[in-house]
Amino acid sequence: MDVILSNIGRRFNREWIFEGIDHTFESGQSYAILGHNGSGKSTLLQVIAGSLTPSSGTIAYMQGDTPVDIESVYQNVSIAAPYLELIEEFSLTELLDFHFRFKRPLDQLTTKQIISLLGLERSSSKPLKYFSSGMKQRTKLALALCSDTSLVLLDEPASNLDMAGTAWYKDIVGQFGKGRTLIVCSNQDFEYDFCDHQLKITDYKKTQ
Ligand SMILES: Nc1ncnc2c1ncn2[C@@H]1O[C@H](COP(=O)(O)OP(=O)(O)OP(=O)(O)O)[C@@H](O)[C@H]1O
Repeated sequence: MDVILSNIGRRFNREWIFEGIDHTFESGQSYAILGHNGSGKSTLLQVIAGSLTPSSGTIAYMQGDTPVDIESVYQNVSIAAPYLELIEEFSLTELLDFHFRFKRPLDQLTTKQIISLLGLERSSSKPLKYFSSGMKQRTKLALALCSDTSLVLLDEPASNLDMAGTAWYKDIVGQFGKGRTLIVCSNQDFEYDFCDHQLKITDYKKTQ
């Protein structure tokens, strides 16, 4: 799916976080949105996801030559982000079964295969509230990358991951991120060094 931003801006109260973003995120390409803490990366990602309305400008979604209706966009988007919570009462198996009632799994992956991909076979019956922060982060990334969506948004994908977890992230993003529109928000280069394009949020700060 292509995402076309035209003169996009967002403010909170009287503070403009960014403005004047003209950018097309093209299908099959990977992008890094870069900027220091508090610069507006997550805000832009939520605008792209369609979960936050822009304060100015327009956003359009296209599948080939066909516009995607804003109400249908969510079916084509998966997102992993620190501020999105997992359902803590569910076990891993229950969470995956629940999630894939709403989104199709990529390549007809089964719950068992995804648990194996996560390397969490021994924790499949454990409630998520007892998962470590790294185990939760792996789970979020697997939910996003293993869903059959054409737009994948990853905010700080390596947060809470140790070296082995980071290697696992690189592996899974290499395996499942291809051929989709992939956008990574980050300020650590090892999280996005494979991306084809970069967009610096600081280029869109209001100058006054
Ligand atoms: N709901 C909100 N109401 C008011 N201000 C907000 C709101 N959400 C974000 N902001 C402000 O917008 C700015 C950008 O925040 P954002 O979380 O997008 O930055 P970020 O680049 O993702 O930061 P980080 O790297 O720390 O995650 C910050 O100044 C933040 O305080």
